[in-house]
Amino acid sequence: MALFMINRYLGEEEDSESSRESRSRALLAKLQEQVKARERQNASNRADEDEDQQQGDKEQKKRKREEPETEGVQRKTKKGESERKTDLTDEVASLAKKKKKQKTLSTENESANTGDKESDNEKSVEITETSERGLEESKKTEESVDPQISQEPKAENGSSQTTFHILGGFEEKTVQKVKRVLPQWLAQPDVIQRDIKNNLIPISEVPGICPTLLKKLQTNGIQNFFPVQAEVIPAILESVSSGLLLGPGGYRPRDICVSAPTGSGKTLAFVIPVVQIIDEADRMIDGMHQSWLTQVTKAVYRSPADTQTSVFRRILPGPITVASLSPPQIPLQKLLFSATLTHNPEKLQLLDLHQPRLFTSTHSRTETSTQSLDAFNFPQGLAEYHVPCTLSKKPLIILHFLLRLKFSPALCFTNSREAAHR
Ligand SMILES: Nc1ncnc2c1ncn2[C@@H]1O[C@H](COP(=O)(O)OP(=O)(O)OP(=O)(O)O)[C@@H](O)[C@H]1O
Repeated sequence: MALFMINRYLGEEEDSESSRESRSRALLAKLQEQVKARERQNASNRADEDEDQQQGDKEQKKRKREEPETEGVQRKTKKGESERKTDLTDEVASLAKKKKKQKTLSTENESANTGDKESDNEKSVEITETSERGLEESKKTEESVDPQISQEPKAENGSSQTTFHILGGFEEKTVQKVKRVLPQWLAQPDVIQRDIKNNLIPISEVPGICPTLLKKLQTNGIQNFFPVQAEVIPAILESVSSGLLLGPGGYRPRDICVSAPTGSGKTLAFVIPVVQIIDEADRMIDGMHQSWLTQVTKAVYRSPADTQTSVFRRILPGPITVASLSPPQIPLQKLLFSATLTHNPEKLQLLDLHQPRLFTSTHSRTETSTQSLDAFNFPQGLAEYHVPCTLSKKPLIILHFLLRLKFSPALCFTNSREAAHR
């Protein structure tokens, strides 16, 4: 009955650590008392046996009979010990868990908490040790303590299974497909005819080209412009019609982008305007030197004899060039020509284009922007051959194309310098 008075687990809800310590000590004391009581009882039993008139063999037989019983009791006690050990370990673990929970809830400062934790650990060790010592004691103690101990871990386990709650808010929502919107200059380009042969334009019909350049083109066998040339050349020349320094209306000229397949004539589309602009600039500089510029420099920079006395003495500058005549803030017009122009706004952003104007033969206005984004147009008249072969046989097959099929001129694309050497 005394063991029931210990109230070993009745005080669990109390927060005081000292009470737990005192409880464990009380338990130990009670257990020790019980051990002593049992020893006393055993001693008195032995005395009674001595007094018994039956001596000799009977006594020995009796003792022998008792021995297996005590062994059995000891075995039972050992069994009980192991069970109780696990139960008590669980109890200690549950106590530690509870302490942790309490600590997280507490609003005390951190330094105080760390101190508490350390002391808690020490006490939990004490409790374990005391309990293990107590395990050596009577079965009664086990029976009285066990029910309370064993219930707690079960409750803990039960609660741990139900601690995961679905909070909700994870229902699948239909994500609206984002409609791709291109900038206006990409979405509404100037469309160039893809068919080159049926859309040749006589060079004389294309405005802006100076007569001397037209003559040069004709003498080089160019009678007609390809569609891309007929569209782009006038656009570039128009942007410099007001002079080299300013675009139409005095504003900075728009940048020009051209997207057309390989072999469509892009090279001449920018070479002809550039040559014409340079030619005009050269002629302008030559004219300046031949007529009035030399007279002005003579008047400004007098002879050394005059300059000694002159207040307006000036130092003769270096040679006059286009760069020295042009102010540094000359507007830059970008001309971008590509067979595979990207429509990726992020990549185009890097080019820092100024109000660009796009000429393209890779898609038309009737196509949606997404249809044409990754479209690749083969150049007109391109014949395709497909020969599956091993890497080692590639050079031989190319040789076969060049010698037997007489492909000339031929352009070979390779993915590395080593492959090009082979
Ligand atoms: N107006 C023209 N009349 C006759 N031939 C032309 C004309 N324009 C270009 N060509 C010829 O067409 C071929 C292809 O032209 P070009 O190399 O300019 O195409 P491209 O679009 O620049 O090709 P790539 O994208 O591979 O650079 C060249 O051999 C060129 O001499």
